[in-house]
Amino acid sequence: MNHLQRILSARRLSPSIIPPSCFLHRRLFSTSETDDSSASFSSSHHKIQTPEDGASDKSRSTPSTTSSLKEHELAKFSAIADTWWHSEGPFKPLHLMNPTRLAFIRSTLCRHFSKDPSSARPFEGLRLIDVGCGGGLLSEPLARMGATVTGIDAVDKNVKIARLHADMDPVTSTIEYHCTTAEKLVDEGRTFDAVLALEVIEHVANPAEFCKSLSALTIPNGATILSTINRSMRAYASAIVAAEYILHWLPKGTHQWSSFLTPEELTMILQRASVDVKEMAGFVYNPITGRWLLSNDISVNFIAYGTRRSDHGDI
Ligand SMILES: C[S@@+](CC[C@H](N)C(=O)[O-])C[C@H]1O[C@@H](n2cnc3c(N)ncnc32)[C@H](O)[C@@H]1O
Ligand SMILES: [Mg+2]
Repeated sequence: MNHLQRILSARRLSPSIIPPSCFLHRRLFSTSETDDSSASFSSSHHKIQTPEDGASDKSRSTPSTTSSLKEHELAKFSAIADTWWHSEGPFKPLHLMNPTRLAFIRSTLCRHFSKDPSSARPFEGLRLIDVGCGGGLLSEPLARMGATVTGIDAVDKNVKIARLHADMDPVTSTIEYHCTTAEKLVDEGRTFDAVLALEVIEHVANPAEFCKSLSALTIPNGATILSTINRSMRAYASAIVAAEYILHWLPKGTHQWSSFLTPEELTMILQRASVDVKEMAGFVYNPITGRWLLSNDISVNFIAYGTRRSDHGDI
Protein backbone atom coordinates (compact mmCIF):
# COMPACT_ATOMS: atom_id res chain seq x y z
CA MET A 1 0.00 0.00 0.00
CA ASN A 2 1.57 3.32 -1.04
CA HIS A 3 1.43 6.58 0.90
CA LEU A 4 -1.60 7.91 -0.96
CA GLN A 5 -3.54 4.71 -0.52
CA ARG A 6 -2.73 4.71 3.20
CA ILE A 7 -4.06 8.24 3.55
CA LEU A 8 -7.16 7.47 1.57
CA SER A 9 -7.93 4.24 3.32
CA ALA A 10 -7.44 5.98 6.65
CA ARG A 11 -10.11 8.44 5.61
CA ARG A 12 -12.72 5.96 4.39
CA LEU A 13 -15.68 7.00 6.41
CA SER A 14 -18.10 5.06 8.46
CA PRO A 15 -21.55 6.33 9.34
CA SER A 16 -20.29 6.74 12.90
CA ILE A 17 -18.73 10.09 12.04
CA ILE A 18 -22.07 11.54 11.11
CA PRO A 19 -23.25 13.71 13.98
CA PRO A 20 -26.83 14.04 15.15
CA SER A 21 -28.57 16.91 13.42
CA CYS A 22 -28.74 18.89 16.64
CA PHE A 23 -25.00 19.54 16.27
CA LEU A 24 -25.51 21.32 13.02
CA HIS A 25 -25.60 25.00 12.58
CA ARG A 26 -29.05 26.22 11.57
CA ARG A 27 -27.46 27.90 8.54
CA LEU A 28 -27.12 24.60 6.76
CA PHE A 29 -30.82 24.21 6.28
CA SER A 30 -31.87 27.79 5.98
CA THR A 31 -31.34 29.86 3.06
CA SER A 32 -30.00 32.38 0.77
CA GLU A 33 -28.02 34.81 2.83
CA THR A 34 -28.83 38.28 1.68
CA ASP A 35 -25.95 40.38 0.63
CA ASP A 36 -23.50 41.68 3.15
CA SER A 37 -22.11 44.86 1.75
CA SER A 38 -19.40 45.00 4.41
CA ALA A 39 -17.81 42.05 2.65
CA SER A 40 -17.14 44.08 -0.47
CA PHE A 41 -13.82 43.16 -2.02
CA SER A 42 -12.97 46.67 -2.99
CA SER A 43 -13.49 48.15 0.46
CA SER A 44 -10.41 49.76 1.89
CA HIS A 45 -11.56 48.98 5.44
CA HIS A 46 -11.15 45.28 5.74
CA LYS A 47 -12.40 43.97 9.00
CA ILE A 48 -11.13 40.53 9.88
CA GLN A 49 -14.27 38.56 10.46
CA THR A 50 -14.26 36.70 13.74
CA PRO A 51 -16.17 33.52 14.46
CA GLU A 52 -18.36 35.58 16.81
CA ASP A 53 -19.24 37.97 13.98
CA GLY A 54 -20.48 35.02 11.98
CA ALA A 55 -22.50 33.68 14.86
CA SER A 56 -24.51 36.86 15.10
CA ASP A 57 -25.16 37.08 11.37
CA LYS A 58 -28.80 38.17 11.03
CA SER A 59 -29.02 36.91 7.46
CA ARG A 60 -29.42 33.38 8.83
CA SER A 61 -33.13 33.78 9.28
CA THR A 62 -33.99 34.82 5.72
CA PRO A 63 -36.49 32.63 3.89
CA SER A 64 -35.50 29.64 1.83
CA THR A 65 -34.72 29.76 -1.88
CA THR A 66 -33.21 27.27 -4.26
CA SER A 67 -30.81 29.77 -5.79
CA SER A 68 -27.18 29.10 -4.91
CA LEU A 69 -26.10 32.61 -5.82
CA LYS A 70 -24.63 35.04 -3.34
CA GLU A 71 -24.12 38.28 -5.21
CA HIS A 72 -21.30 39.70 -3.10
CA GLU A 73 -19.36 36.44 -3.46
CA LEU A 74 -19.72 36.56 -7.23
CA ALA A 75 -18.58 40.19 -7.28
CA LYS A 76 -15.31 39.16 -5.62
CA PHE A 77 -14.55 36.65 -8.37
CA SER A 78 -15.66 38.95 -11.13
CA ALA A 79 -13.27 41.67 -9.87
CA ILE A 80 -10.23 39.45 -10.33
CA ALA A 81 -11.40 37.29 -13.25
CA ASP A 82 -8.56 38.34 -15.54
CA THR A 83 -5.99 36.89 -13.12
CA TRP A 84 -7.16 33.25 -13.19
CA TRP A 85 -4.13 32.07 -15.11
CA HIS A 86 -1.51 34.27 -13.38
CA SER A 87 0.36 31.66 -11.41
CA GLU A 88 1.63 34.35 -9.00
CA GLY A 89 -1.73 36.16 -8.72
CA PRO A 90 -4.67 35.84 -6.32
CA PHE A 91 -5.36 32.30 -7.47
CA LYS A 92 -1.79 31.16 -6.72
CA PRO A 93 -3.00 28.86 -3.90
CA LEU A 94 -5.33 27.06 -6.34
CA HIS A 95 -2.52 26.71 -8.89
CA LEU A 96 -0.27 25.23 -6.19
CA MET A 97 -3.02 22.93 -4.91
CA ASN A 98 -3.92 21.61 -8.35
CA PRO A 99 -1.52 18.63 -8.55
CA THR A 100 -2.55 17.53 -5.06
CA ARG A 101 -6.28 17.71 -5.62
CA LEU A 102 -5.91 16.06 -9.03
CA ALA A 103 -4.08 13.16 -7.35
CA PHE A 104 -7.11 12.63 -5.08
CA ILE A 105 -9.55 12.95 -7.99
CA ARG A 106 -7.57 10.57 -10.19
CA SER A 107 -7.29 8.02 -7.42
CA THR A 108 -10.95 8.08 -6.32
CA LEU A 109 -12.54 8.33 -9.78
CA CYS A 110 -10.32 5.57 -11.23
CA ARG A 111 -11.35 3.24 -8.43
CA HIS A 112 -14.98 4.30 -8.68
CA PHE A 113 -15.24 3.77 -12.44
CA SER A 114 -12.69 0.91 -12.63
CA LYS A 115 -10.28 2.92 -14.77
CA ASP A 116 -6.52 2.47 -14.98
CA PRO A 117 -4.87 5.24 -12.92
CA SER A 118 -1.55 4.75 -14.71
CA SER A 119 -3.11 5.50 -18.10
CA ALA A 120 -2.38 8.91 -19.66
CA ARG A 121 -6.12 9.40 -20.28
CA PRO A 122 -7.80 7.46 -17.47
CA PHE A 123 -11.07 9.43 -17.69
CA GLU A 124 -11.74 8.53 -21.32
CA GLY A 125 -15.49 7.88 -21.68
CA LEU A 126 -16.49 9.77 -18.52
CA ARG A 127 -18.73 12.86 -18.54
CA LEU A 128 -17.61 15.22 -15.79
CA ILE A 129 -18.93 18.58 -14.70
CA ASP A 130 -16.80 21.17 -12.91
CA VAL A 131 -19.29 23.35 -11.00
CA GLY A 132 -17.91 26.81 -10.16
CA CYS A 133 -15.09 26.20 -12.64
CA GLY A 134 -13.66 29.74 -12.44
CA GLY A 135 -11.03 30.14 -15.15
CA GLY A 136 -10.87 26.39 -15.75
CA LEU A 137 -7.86 25.46 -13.58
CA LEU A 138 -9.44 22.09 -12.88
CA SER A 139 -11.50 21.60 -16.06
CA GLU A 140 -8.40 21.69 -18.27
CA PRO A 141 -6.41 18.89 -16.63
CA LEU A 142 -9.60 16.80 -16.42
CA ALA A 143 -10.01 17.18 -20.18
CA ARG A 144 -6.34 16.25 -20.67
CA MET A 145 -7.04 13.09 -18.67
CA GLY A 146 -9.57 12.16 -21.34
CA ALA A 147 -12.85 13.27 -19.74
CA THR A 148 -15.66 14.94 -21.62
CA VAL A 149 -15.81 18.08 -19.48
CA THR A 150 -18.51 20.65 -18.90
CA GLY A 151 -17.44 23.68 -16.85
CA ILE A 152 -20.01 26.04 -15.39
CA ASP A 153 -19.66 29.22 -13.40
CA ALA A 154 -22.10 31.88 -12.27
CA VAL A 155 -19.70 34.67 -13.32
CA ASP A 156 -19.77 35.37 -17.03
CA LYS A 157 -16.26 36.88 -17.03
CA ASN A 158 -14.84 33.67 -15.55
CA VAL A 159 -16.44 31.58 -18.26
CA LYS A 160 -15.10 33.88 -20.98
CA ILE A 161 -11.55 33.67 -19.57
CA ALA A 162 -11.89 29.89 -19.24
CA ARG A 163 -13.07 29.61 -22.85
CA LEU A 164 -10.25 31.79 -24.20
CA HIS A 165 -7.61 29.84 -22.29
CA ALA A 166 -9.00 26.43 -23.20
CA ASP A 167 -9.12 27.35 -26.87
CA MET A 168 -5.32 27.65 -26.90
CA ASP A 169 -5.02 23.85 -26.91
CA PRO A 170 -7.04 21.48 -29.14
CA VAL A 171 -7.49 19.00 -26.28
CA THR A 172 -8.94 21.54 -23.85
CA SER A 173 -10.90 23.32 -26.57
CA THR A 174 -13.34 20.41 -26.31
CA ILE A 175 -14.52 21.68 -22.88
CA GLU A 176 -18.10 22.93 -22.91
CA TYR A 177 -18.25 26.10 -20.79
CA HIS A 178 -21.46 27.81 -19.71
CA CYS A 179 -22.34 30.69 -17.47
CA THR A 180 -25.04 29.03 -15.40
CA THR A 181 -25.71 27.32 -12.09
CA ALA A 182 -26.03 23.72 -10.95
CA GLU A 183 -29.72 24.24 -10.14
CA LYS A 184 -30.46 25.50 -13.67
CA LEU A 185 -28.83 22.42 -15.19
CA VAL A 186 -30.91 20.25 -12.86
CA ASP A 187 -34.03 21.95 -14.26
CA GLU A 188 -32.75 21.13 -17.75
CA GLY A 189 -32.42 17.48 -16.75
CA ARG A 190 -28.65 17.27 -17.32
CA THR A 191 -26.70 14.47 -15.61
CA PHE A 192 -23.02 13.49 -15.42
CA ASP A 193 -20.97 10.48 -14.36
CA ALA A 194 -19.14 12.62 -11.83
CA VAL A 195 -19.81 16.07 -10.42
CA LEU A 196 -16.99 18.17 -8.96
CA ALA A 197 -17.30 21.43 -7.02
CA LEU A 198 -13.93 22.46 -5.64
CA GLU A 199 -13.63 25.48 -3.34
CA VAL A 200 -17.16 26.59 -4.22
CA ILE A 201 -19.52 25.53 -1.43
CA GLU A 202 -18.15 28.14 0.99
CA HIS A 203 -19.23 30.82 -1.51
CA VAL A 204 -22.83 29.68 -2.17
CA ALA A 205 -26.05 30.90 -0.59
CA ASN A 206 -27.34 27.61 0.75
CA PRO A 207 -24.93 24.67 1.09
CA ALA A 208 -27.67 22.06 1.62
CA GLU A 209 -29.62 23.13 -1.48
CA PHE A 210 -26.37 23.33 -3.43
CA CYS A 211 -25.52 19.73 -2.46
CA LYS A 212 -28.99 18.62 -3.54
CA SER A 213 -28.34 20.16 -6.95
CA LEU A 214 -24.92 18.48 -7.20
CA SER A 215 -26.54 15.19 -6.27
CA ALA A 216 -29.32 15.60 -8.84
CA LEU A 217 -26.69 16.25 -11.51
CA THR A 218 -24.89 13.00 -10.61
CA ILE A 219 -26.14 9.78 -12.22
CA PRO A 220 -27.27 7.07 -9.78
CA ASN A 221 -24.11 5.31 -8.56
CA GLY A 222 -22.02 8.17 -9.97
CA ALA A 223 -19.45 10.16 -7.99
CA THR A 224 -19.54 13.57 -6.33
CA ILE A 225 -16.41 15.39 -5.17
CA LEU A 226 -16.23 18.61 -3.17
CA SER A 227 -13.41 20.48 -1.50
CA THR A 228 -13.67 23.34 0.95
CA ILE A 229 -12.31 24.77 4.21
CA ASN A 230 -13.15 23.44 7.67
CA ARG A 231 -14.88 25.78 10.12
CA SER A 232 -12.12 25.29 12.69
CA MET A 233 -10.04 27.73 14.70
CA ARG A 234 -6.97 26.54 12.78
CA ALA A 235 -8.69 27.46 9.53
CA TYR A 236 -9.53 30.88 10.93
CA ALA A 237 -5.88 31.42 11.85
CA SER A 238 -4.36 30.05 8.66
CA ALA A 239 -6.90 30.37 5.83
CA ILE A 240 -8.12 33.84 6.86
CA VAL A 241 -5.69 35.67 9.15
CA ALA A 242 -2.46 34.30 7.67
CA ALA A 243 -3.48 33.82 4.03
CA GLU A 244 -5.40 37.09 3.64
CA TYR A 245 -3.89 39.51 6.18
CA ILE A 246 -0.29 38.42 6.77
CA LEU A 247 0.91 36.57 3.68
CA HIS A 248 -1.48 38.35 1.26
CA TRP A 249 -1.96 35.14 -0.71
CA LEU A 250 -5.64 35.95 -1.15
CA PRO A 251 -7.44 39.30 -1.34
CA LYS A 252 -8.76 40.42 2.05
CA GLY A 253 -12.37 39.35 2.52
CA THR A 254 -12.07 36.30 0.25
CA HIS A 255 -13.44 33.98 2.93
CA GLN A 256 -16.00 34.31 5.71
CA TRP A 257 -15.26 31.93 8.57
CA SER A 258 -18.96 31.44 9.27
CA SER A 259 -19.50 30.14 5.71
CA PHE A 260 -17.13 27.23 6.21
CA LEU A 261 -18.46 23.73 6.89
CA THR A 262 -16.94 21.09 9.11
CA PRO A 263 -16.28 17.70 7.49
CA GLU A 264 -19.10 16.23 9.60
CA GLU A 265 -21.54 18.89 8.43
CA LEU A 266 -20.59 18.38 4.79
CA THR A 267 -20.94 14.62 5.20
CA MET A 268 -24.38 15.04 6.70
CA ILE A 269 -25.79 17.44 4.13
CA LEU A 270 -24.45 15.22 1.36
CA GLN A 271 -26.00 12.18 2.99
CA ARG A 272 -29.34 13.98 3.13
CA ALA A 273 -28.90 14.71 -0.57
CA SER A 274 -28.39 10.97 -1.31
CA VAL A 275 -24.60 11.16 -1.57
CA ASP A 276 -22.68 8.86 0.76
CA VAL A 277 -19.23 10.22 1.56
CA LYS A 278 -16.71 7.39 1.19
CA GLU A 279 -13.35 9.10 1.54
CA MET A 280 -11.87 12.33 2.72
CA ALA A 281 -8.37 13.78 2.70
CA GLY A 282 -6.78 16.98 3.90
CA PHE A 283 -4.51 19.31 1.97
CA VAL A 284 -1.56 20.50 4.01
CA TYR A 285 0.87 23.20 2.92
CA ASN A 286 4.58 22.62 3.36
CA PRO A 287 6.18 26.10 3.64
CA ILE A 288 9.65 24.71 2.96
CA THR A 289 8.87 23.09 -0.40
CA GLY A 290 5.96 25.43 -1.19
CA ARG A 291 3.88 22.37 -2.04
CA TRP A 292 0.55 21.02 -0.86
CA LEU A 293 0.34 17.40 0.23
CA LEU A 294 -2.52 14.99 0.75
CA SER A 295 -2.82 14.26 4.43
CA ASN A 296 -4.96 12.79 7.18
CA ASP A 297 -5.19 16.27 8.62
CA ILE A 298 -8.60 17.65 7.63
CA SER A 299 -8.52 20.49 10.13
CA VAL A 300 -8.18 23.22 7.47
CA ASN A 301 -8.46 22.35 3.75
CA PHE A 302 -10.20 19.11 2.88
CA ILE A 303 -11.70 17.18 -0.04
CA ALA A 304 -14.49 14.62 0.05
CA TYR A 305 -15.55 11.96 -2.43
CA GLY A 306 -18.99 10.39 -2.26
CA THR A 307 -21.19 8.11 -4.29
CA ARG A 308 -24.69 8.97 -5.39
CA ARG A 309 -27.20 6.46 -4.02
CA SER A 310 -29.45 4.93 -6.63
CA ASP A 311 -32.54 5.75 -4.56
CA HIS A 312 -33.63 9.37 -4.59
CA GLY A 313 -33.63 9.73 -0.82
CA ASP A 314 -35.24 12.94 0.35
CA ILE A 315 -34.04 15.13 -2.54
C1 LIG B 1 -12.66 29.76 -5.32
S1 LIG B 1 -13.30 29.67 -6.92
C2 LIG B 1 -12.96 28.00 -7.34
C3 LIG B 1 -12.72 27.79 -8.82
C4 LIG B 1 -12.46 26.35 -9.24
N1 LIG B 1 -13.47 25.44 -8.75
C5 LIG B 1 -11.11 25.90 -8.75
O1 LIG B 1 -11.06 25.29 -7.67
O2 LIG B 1 -10.10 26.17 -9.42
C6 LIG B 1 -15.06 29.64 -6.69
C7 LIG B 1 -15.82 29.78 -8.02
O3 LIG B 1 -17.19 29.47 -7.79
C8 LIG B 1 -18.00 30.37 -8.55
N2 LIG B 1 -19.31 30.38 -7.90
C9 LIG B 1 -19.65 30.89 -6.71
N3 LIG B 1 -20.94 30.65 -6.43
C10 LIG B 1 -21.41 29.93 -7.48
C11 LIG B 1 -22.67 29.35 -7.76
N4 LIG B 1 -23.68 29.46 -6.91
N5 LIG B 1 -22.82 28.66 -8.90
C12 LIG B 1 -21.78 28.54 -9.77
N6 LIG B 1 -20.57 29.08 -9.57
C13 LIG B 1 -20.39 29.76 -8.43
C14 LIG B 1 -17.25 31.67 -8.49
O4 LIG B 1 -17.60 32.55 -9.53
C15 LIG B 1 -15.80 31.19 -8.59
O5 LIG B 1 -15.38 31.12 -9.92
MG1 LIG C 1 -12.85 29.58 -1.28
